Amino acid sequence: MAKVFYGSDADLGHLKEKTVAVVGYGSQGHAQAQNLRDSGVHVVIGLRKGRSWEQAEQDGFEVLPVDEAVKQADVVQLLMPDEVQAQVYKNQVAPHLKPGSALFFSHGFNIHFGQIDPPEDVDVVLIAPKGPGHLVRRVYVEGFGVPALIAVHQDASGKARALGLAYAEGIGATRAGVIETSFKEETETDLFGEQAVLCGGVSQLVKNGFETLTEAGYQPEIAYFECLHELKLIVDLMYEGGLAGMRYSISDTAEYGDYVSGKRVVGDASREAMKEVLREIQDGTFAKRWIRENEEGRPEFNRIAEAEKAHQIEQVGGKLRKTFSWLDEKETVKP
Ligand SMILES: NC(=O)C1=CN([C@@H]2O[C@H](COP(=O)(O)OP(=O)(O)OC[C@H]3O[C@@H](n4cnc5c(N)ncnc54)[C@H](OP(=O)(O)O)[C@@H]3O)[C@@H](O)[C@H]2O)C=CC1
Ligand SMILES: CC[C@](O)(C(C)=O)C(=O)O
Ligand SMILES: [Mg+2]
Ligand SMILES: [Mg+2]
Repeated sequence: MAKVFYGSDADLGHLKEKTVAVVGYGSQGHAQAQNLRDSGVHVVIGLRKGRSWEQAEQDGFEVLPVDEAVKQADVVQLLMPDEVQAQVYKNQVAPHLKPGSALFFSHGFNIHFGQIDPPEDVDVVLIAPKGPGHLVRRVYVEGFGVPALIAVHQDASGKARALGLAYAEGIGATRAGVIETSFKEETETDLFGEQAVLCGGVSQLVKNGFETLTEAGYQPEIAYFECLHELKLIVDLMYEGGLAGMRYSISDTAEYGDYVSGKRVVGDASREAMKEVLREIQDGTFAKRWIRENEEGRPEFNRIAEAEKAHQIEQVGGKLRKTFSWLDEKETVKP
């Protein structure tokens, strides 16, 4: 049975009179920094000059070059993209880490795959929110939290877990539940989830549905609403009540179709492909491929990203969403 921590297990006092340097102010960086600040924690932001620097200053933070932020920090949370962390860590973080301080991650990639090897005199802790950064902020503001995983790779202080739980409390994660894990388990399950299900699997399923309908001559706008827009509404029901909650709200006709057709579409072949994807994550094949892709200037990433942007579902969706007046009033996540 998993060990799950909630607010009563965490003591924000472990961050009292400490400085947290959040390095990176993107999806997770802005969310975690703002949540911590609203929870009463002193936060500085470490960055290079550029778009994020301007944004963080506009949001009222003290922004410093990475090495300066690290020098001030008792806790350094690395929230730059995984593929740049090792280089920045080597040049701007490692030489300035205070003995007795703590190095935090929100994904275990660089520790688990041996790209970062911290000194023995610092705590090394993972607080990995199980949700996109923009939602980590939105859900916190709404009064709840996005769940997270906690792992301790190194406990130099003897208080690494307590410090991690305080941080999880600060970003709102203990309101939803914080599960104890290892860097290995977080890294492998997170990569699997995003590739096979949450991002890769779902995007492909949506596009396959959209293309099947449009190629059969149905209107692309209907295909967009059916296969993409309504997905959010259905997933909301799963989020609130699991599969049963979703099935309670849909018609019996839909529920019967779910039972008899779902497995035909995402069946044994898909399960076998998932196992292969998982094997390549576990044996390091995917990590090597991603590291090499970045070393070579991302030719495959850029080519596929361009093609995806040009897909008909994006063109149709872009036009339809312009008519959603409620989007103007909402703080939305824009690419
Ligand atoms: N996205 C998510 O929701 C989730 C992410 N994570 C993990 O969180 C970490 C951060 O990911 P994410 O929030 O997506 O990252 P983003 O790509 O959204 O943000 C990256 C930030 O790092 C800054 N940055 C990039 N390069 C440098 C550099 N050389 N020096 C200083 N700052 C730099 C960027 O600034 P600039 O504007 O200058 O480029 C930007 O502020 C990763 O480990 C990821 O796996 C974990 C859970 C979910
Ligand atoms: C699902 C993608 C994710 O793992 C996340 C938002 O949790 C990521 O790396 O962005
Ligand atoms: Mg994730
Ligand atoms: Mg991830």
